[in-house]
Amino acid sequence: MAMPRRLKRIYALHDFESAARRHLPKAIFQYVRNGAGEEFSLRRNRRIFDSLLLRPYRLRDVAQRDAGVTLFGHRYAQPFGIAPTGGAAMIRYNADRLEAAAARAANVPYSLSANSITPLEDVIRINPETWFAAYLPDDLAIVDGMVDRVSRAGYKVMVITVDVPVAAQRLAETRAGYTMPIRPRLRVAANVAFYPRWLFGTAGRNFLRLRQPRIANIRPGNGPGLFSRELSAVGGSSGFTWDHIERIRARYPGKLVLKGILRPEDAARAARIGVDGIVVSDHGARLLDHVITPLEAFAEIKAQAGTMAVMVDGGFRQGSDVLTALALGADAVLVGRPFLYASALAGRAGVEHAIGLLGKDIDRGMAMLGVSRIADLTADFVQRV
Ligand SMILES: Cc1cc2nc3c(=O)[nH]c(=O)nc-3n(C[C@H](O)[C@H](O)[C@H](O)COP(=O)(O)O)c2cc1C
Repeated sequence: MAMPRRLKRIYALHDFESAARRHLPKAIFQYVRNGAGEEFSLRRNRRIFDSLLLRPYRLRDVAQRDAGVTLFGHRYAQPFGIAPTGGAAMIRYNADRLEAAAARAANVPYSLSANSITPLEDVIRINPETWFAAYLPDDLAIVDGMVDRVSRAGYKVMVITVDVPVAAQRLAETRAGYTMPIRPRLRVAANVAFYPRWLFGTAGRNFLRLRQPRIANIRPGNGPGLFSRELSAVGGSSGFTWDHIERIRARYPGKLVLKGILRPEDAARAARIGVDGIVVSDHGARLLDHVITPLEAFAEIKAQAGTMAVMVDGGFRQGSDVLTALALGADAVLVGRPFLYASALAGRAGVEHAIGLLGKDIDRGMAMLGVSRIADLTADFVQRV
């Protein structure tokens, strides 16, 4: 299939952001792009790579290269996956389904966010390897009901996002008029009018098909509608604790992953209670400004992780970023925003293009570093400066 015209000048993951900016209403674009507070951590997630430099070997035979990794018993083609991102179907009609399909075709990990309007039962039919990323409240009946629903649907990996005790404040999206639950505002409507493709192609189609779209995956039964006040509670569950994790561990037969770990003590505790994996993550710097970046926290956490799979995310954009984390001991890297921009720009073809670009950059980087397999990447490849 010929490449859509919109993708012709997209050479790297960074290029998707400026291209998507032209296709999305301001409030929606800022919802994806922005970080918490003054965005100190958002910038630092990128700047951290300034102090981590790669040291290549020369004259090794790198003619055959394999970037594949095994996670939770499945062999993936790439050492990176698509991070869970809530509200994806607001950015592109059917984004949850098309991201799942693109990830399956490329054999990379894909996580469906609980904060989505597509029922989790539909998504796993498209991609049986989908991971489910849950936002759970402290109410035990809801927790048990959700765990059972996720197991029943056939999910083999459940990620619990543990870093959102209260709703975050992000200034750029707030200033641009983004609200959840949706509260129609004149100035937002005036801006949306400049984006008829989004208005009819994404928002319009969602409302036509679903009438009253609901967050489909935060309750065992029907979730709250996008205009409902109950939505303010999404993600924020300040009474959710380790006791809940232990209960979930006992109830969920699949692989359990905690996302949002930034302290070695928490990693050690997760390992002790039988968690299978963690994502060292600052949630893309969307929650707490001035929080430590995942790569700065990484080594200490890895040392306490035992046999758990350790993933990392936040600001990974090019092959060298991913290779750096793998050399420091990560089992895989997750990437968030670029896949949303890619789906906004060109749907499934955009997401496949993004996966392809990052995959090629990793492959090139491996050859340049003198490694044929991901397991060959060791900490001595990284020099801190
Ligand atoms: C628009 C948006 C929505 C997100 N929603 C969720 C979510 O529902 N659950 C979750 O665990 N993380 C969520 N995240 C965080 C991502 O999973 C991931 O940690 C982060 O995007 C990684 O940083 P990056 O975007 O710089 O790659 C979201 C991120 C973005 C940008």
